[in-house]
Amino acid sequence: MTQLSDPSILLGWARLQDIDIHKSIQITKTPNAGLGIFYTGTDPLVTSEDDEPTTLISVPSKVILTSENIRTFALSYGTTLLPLLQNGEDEEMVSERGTILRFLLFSLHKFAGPKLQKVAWESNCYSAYLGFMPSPSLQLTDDPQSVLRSLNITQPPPTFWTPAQINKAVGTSLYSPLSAKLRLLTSEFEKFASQWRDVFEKVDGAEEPDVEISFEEYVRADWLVSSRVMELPIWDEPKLGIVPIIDFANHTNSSDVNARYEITEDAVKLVSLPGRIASGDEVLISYGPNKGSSEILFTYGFLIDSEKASCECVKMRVRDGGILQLVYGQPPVAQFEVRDGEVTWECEFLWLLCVTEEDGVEVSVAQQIAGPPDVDMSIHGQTLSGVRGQLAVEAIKEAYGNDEKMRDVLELRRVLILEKWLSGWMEDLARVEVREGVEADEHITEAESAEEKDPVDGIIETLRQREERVYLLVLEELEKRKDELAQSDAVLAYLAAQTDDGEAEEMPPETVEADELR
Ligand SMILES: C[S@@+](CC[C@H](N)C(=O)[O-])C[C@H]1O[C@@H](n2cnc3c(N)ncnc32)[C@H](O)[C@@H]1O
Repeated sequence: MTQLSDPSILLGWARLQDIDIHKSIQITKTPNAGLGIFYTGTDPLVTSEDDEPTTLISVPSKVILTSENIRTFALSYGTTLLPLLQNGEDEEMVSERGTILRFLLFSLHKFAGPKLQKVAWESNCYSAYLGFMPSPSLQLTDDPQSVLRSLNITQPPPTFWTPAQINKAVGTSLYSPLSAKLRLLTSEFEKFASQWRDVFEKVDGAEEPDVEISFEEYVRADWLVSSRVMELPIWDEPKLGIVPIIDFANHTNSSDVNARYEITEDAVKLVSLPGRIASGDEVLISYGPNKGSSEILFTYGFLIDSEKASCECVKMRVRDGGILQLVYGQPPVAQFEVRDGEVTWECEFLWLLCVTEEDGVEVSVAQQIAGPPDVDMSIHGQTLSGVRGQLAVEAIKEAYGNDEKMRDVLELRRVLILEKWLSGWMEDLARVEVREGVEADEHITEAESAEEKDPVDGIIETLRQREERVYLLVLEELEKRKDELAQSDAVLAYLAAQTDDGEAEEMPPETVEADELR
């Protein structure tokens, strides 16, 4: 059993699958990131940019868990796996992601019927690899399969949090995507569990418990896919795939990255960056230089080391319940970034909110009986039918972006709207009841807190502080820009004209509320 839990098994398995592994690569446990890939050799790897990079691991395409390979593989399972890869009603194949997820569910489920367990696990050529998939919640038991799984227990990702823990994230940019994801998983699971039942009720060798699959298994498989799948831009249409062995590469911030992928039609390789890897080093990649704390936490389940990261990014869905929802079909995402001290944001959709009927823009909705409503937009009397998303933004930018008289006025309106939103989000983040809950924990006696303090509280509090800091920096920039714009000739002329007309001297943000555009 001890031997079974030794990750060096993985390298033996890999060689049997024609995966090429540098002789000095090992897969072993890291202090807090589950398993990781290490370079243990003493020979120097390439040090010059001009030299060919050293290939550390090369995985042939035929071994990658793509939907295509899984379907081919499933043919050998006959009546068991194949029907799970089709949508119950219409027998169409499920999506690429769904195929990978269902393969993992089937392979990792512990069947009571020995015959089925043999098919799903013992004769599964991926089982030696799949046995090392991390498990955020399984307990240690004497069962060899569980020993394999529990070897690699990691911090539970947010989809594993309890409703009470999720509620503590209200106000952060994590809360809304996490709640939406759990709703989606719940509805997907309901359908899938009934399909699973239908399939296994008919399968020869299935025992009574085999017709049930648990929500926990489903959520775990979903997390495994999210945290391990790669987009493989090799074919005409990029494919999704889990690349065994390379998928044990952990994340670090961009400045500490020492390896990268090389993707060809025949193989996916992990290659070293020149002069970055010394003996004993963990081989580390970046899961995305533009991903912020919340996004990495959502997908991978851990908090990045923000002290070292040169960039913090917050992506917040904007729910105005009005024009944005109509034109985009769903709330668009406002993106804020602080990179090496420089503050930037991307909120192009604000153009839709900064123009009013008075400026010559009208938006009307032709409600349909079914499907999303049709949106017509009229700019200076010219009607554009069925405009959507970025096209609508571009139309407004084209009409007003070069208008000397209006450009600064509209930018000031956008600044005011954004300022109002950010102040609201800051208030949400500072909700005292959540903070009090976290702070109260700190007053519990040490013995108690060591045992009972919920690590999720700390994660959420850190996330709040990071997002608050980003918003604060953006607000400072907005304040500066507001002062500049308030002095602009165009704005002063606009305000003077308003006063002459007997209208308000200031330009309150309310004048550009989405509701008034409808
Ligand atoms: C692609 S897998 C990497 C292999 C993984 N360590 C394992 O044991 O299977 C991604 C997962 O590794 C863990 N991970 C990767 N980088 C990490 C880091 N810097 N800190 C903490 N956990 C990390 C997270 O659980 C993440 O979801």
